[in-house]
Amino acid sequence: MTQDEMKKAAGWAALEYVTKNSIVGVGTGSTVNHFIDALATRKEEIKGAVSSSVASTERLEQIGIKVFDANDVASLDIYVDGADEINAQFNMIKGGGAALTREKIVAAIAEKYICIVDNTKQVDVLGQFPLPVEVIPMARSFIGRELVKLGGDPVYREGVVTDNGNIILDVYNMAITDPKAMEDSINALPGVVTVGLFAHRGADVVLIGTPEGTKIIEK
Ligand SMILES: O=C[C@H](O)[C@H](O)[C@H](O)COP(=O)(O)O
Repeated sequence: MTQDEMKKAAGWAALEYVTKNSIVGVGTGSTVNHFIDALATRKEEIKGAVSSSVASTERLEQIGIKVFDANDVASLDIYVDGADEINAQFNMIKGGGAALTREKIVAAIAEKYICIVDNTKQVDVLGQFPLPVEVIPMARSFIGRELVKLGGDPVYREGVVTDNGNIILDVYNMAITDPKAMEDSINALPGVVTVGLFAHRGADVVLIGTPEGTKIIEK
């Protein structure tokens, strides 16, 4: 089974959590794109979606699913999204696709975060994947120096401007043994918009595509 086939299996398995007449929180990335394809088969049953990126909004609208502004909903039953890494405590690194800020917002609105991943995303310790940090452009150098003090090697993500008009620093060589503490430390830096550590708001259910089939793990 290829990695994309495992992503597809996880994405389609998430349909089980979609309820009738609901507004579904939708993340961003290649695994989520499979979920959106699956959601298309249920579009007559749901009210619509709240999206975490321009890219996902365009994909949802292309298949005829109404996209609501996050300000139009007080809560969501579920938020379905992938991850770049996920540990056994359901803490995640996200932001490989530069959508971390809006993803964190929509995830915060949702009751339940359904994480869809292939089995290559599972790690014991977060940090093998470079940690994305969304930064106000004027703070780029200052935040870079502060991230070095925290033990990382920050690299400016050339040519990328987020949907919110900010830049991304990818922090290499971090062994994040205390994700909540690291999330708090980076969030506290003036100029950081979002850090791609989803520890305070981790996943609630993880659907893992594997060569043997899709594994479901719930908190
Ligand atoms: O910014 C993008 C999101 O954090 C994605 O969830 C993450 O990068 C995983 O993407 P993919 O499903 O393409 O591996």
